[in-house]
Amino acid sequence: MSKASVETYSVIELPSISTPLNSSRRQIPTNNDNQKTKTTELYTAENGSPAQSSSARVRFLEPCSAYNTTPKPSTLIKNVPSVDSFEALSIENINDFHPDGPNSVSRGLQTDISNASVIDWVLGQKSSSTGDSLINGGKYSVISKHRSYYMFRNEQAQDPSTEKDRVRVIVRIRPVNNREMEKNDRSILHCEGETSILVEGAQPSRRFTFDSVFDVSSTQEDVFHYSGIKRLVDMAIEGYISTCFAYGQTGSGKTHTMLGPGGAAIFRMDENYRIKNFGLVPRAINYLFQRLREKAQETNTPFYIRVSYCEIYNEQIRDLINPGHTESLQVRGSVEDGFYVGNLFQTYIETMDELLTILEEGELNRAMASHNLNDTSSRSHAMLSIQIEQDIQGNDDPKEQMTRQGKLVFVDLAGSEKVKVSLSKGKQLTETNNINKSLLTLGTCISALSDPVKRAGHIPYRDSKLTRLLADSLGGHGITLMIACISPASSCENESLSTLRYANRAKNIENAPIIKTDSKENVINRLKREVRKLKDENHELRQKLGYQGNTLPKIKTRSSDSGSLTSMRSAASMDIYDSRQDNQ
Ligand SMILES: Nc1ncnc2c1ncn2[C@@H]1O[C@H](COP(=O)(O)OP(=O)(O)OP(=O)(O)O)[C@@H](O)[C@H]1O
Repeated sequence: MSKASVETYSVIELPSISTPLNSSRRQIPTNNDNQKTKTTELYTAENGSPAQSSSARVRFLEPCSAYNTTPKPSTLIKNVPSVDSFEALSIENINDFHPDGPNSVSRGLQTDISNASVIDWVLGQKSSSTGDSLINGGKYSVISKHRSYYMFRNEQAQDPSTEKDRVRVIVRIRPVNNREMEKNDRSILHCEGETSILVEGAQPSRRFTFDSVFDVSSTQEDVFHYSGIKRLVDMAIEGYISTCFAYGQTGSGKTHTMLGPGGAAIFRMDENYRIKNFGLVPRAINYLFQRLREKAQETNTPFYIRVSYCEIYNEQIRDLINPGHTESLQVRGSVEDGFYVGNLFQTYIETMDELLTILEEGELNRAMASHNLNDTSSRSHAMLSIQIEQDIQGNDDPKEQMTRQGKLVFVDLAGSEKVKVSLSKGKQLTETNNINKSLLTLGTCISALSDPVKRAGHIPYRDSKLTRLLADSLGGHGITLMIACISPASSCENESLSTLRYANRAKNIENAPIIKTDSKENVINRLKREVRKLKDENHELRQKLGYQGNTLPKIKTRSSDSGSLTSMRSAASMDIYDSRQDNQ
């Protein structure tokens, strides 16, 4: 288990604070928003109102799983001020007091923080893997404040330069489908609790443990609430690169889980159906916009959202927003940006509606086919990137203007398939071979990264476009959630076992997340270049179309339930580029 999965929070009551706490350091956001919420709730639940006596204030955090706790709205952590930090002056005899057994540590602490005395403090668990106490004095961060209550996090355990973040892996089992029922397939998967899965097929039984396991009865809402996706969204807002990718055999439920039943078809369903059946991506987008609104209010600084959507089809990268661009795009690499797709169309959007429209259109442009195992099989790996930018003060020099650039990436992988079962031929066979080849490279990278010896050696990211683009998510500087999808049918035993083995290895991959910032000047120069390029492209397109007018159609929003929506986003995108440039 990585250090990051053991989070330390303290709920501390401070007498009135006369001087504001100094802000000197960028914080890593909570590893566990649910735990944060739970702590606060624990605190209020017993007292009904914030406690008044210091002895009543000491609360130990439950060693709860971050992701298995539904976050409930907390009155205490709403509208928290910007994050501050302070240097704890002294912590003495940390091991003197173990009221809750060997994994808990508590001490009374008398110290002075900007004229405020900390009477008591509470801290979380010792790391169950290393046994280290996560409090050793040093740096603490205020992560939440309400009236006189503060919630502190141990900065040391969260140092971005040293902190590792393990890839989180969840498994979703889809129900047995009609095809499998007709073959009298039986279910060979048994969920044991919320994290363990037993495979009892023709091969010797095997048990696997993951961060969460979702059985056939789990709903789309369950997956959204308990998968850990909210943490990824929160981290992306804080400036990290968060990636969620779905992996599994063809027809195992990846697109169902990511988008909803039938993929793009869900956008043509009525609103009630969509609300119930929307998959993780639209739900996460909804959550993202909710959080952005709150954050923008808290920080009084706007966010800018830039979106791109591409697919890797037969080892060629195609733009899903701008399908007219028929040339294959290239993967480029730079020390600053890592691997990225060169010349990929990116568009600024302002509303959730625009983003959902892009998602729908991109999905409609995606390569699909029907084969023996899935009527609506995705024949490509699709990658939706949502770049979240916010202008901030420089870390060292507050006068310096920086832009924080977080990113939220959703990847719906094409499924591996056995040709003799899917009966793919001709064009589909070529697709299958390419899909299997890139997934094999992904598997090789996962295996290497999960092996402590091989990890230090060569990782073959460069062997496929998919692995190059996922390099930051696997063993790089991002934060990653892998959703392994499997069929419970006995006829899929080999494929399900293979998926579970890869997922099991992926659990051991550790990333070293970092916040990405760039100077505002660089961002403006880059934007200028992009605006110039877009203007040229726009001019060229207008000439080709013989278009004389000055106005282009505006984005059509999702005001009706029916039909696919087409839009001309480049015009709106240009407006936003221009206005942002003007503002800056
Ligand atoms: N959890 C689920 N509950 C109900 N139906 C599901 C579930 N998961 C998948 N299905 C259904 O199974 C079928 C195949 O799912 P889906 O298309 O999502 O598979 P996939 O893994 O994306 O396949 P491919 O790799 O071929 O694109 C779809 O009809 C889908 O709606």
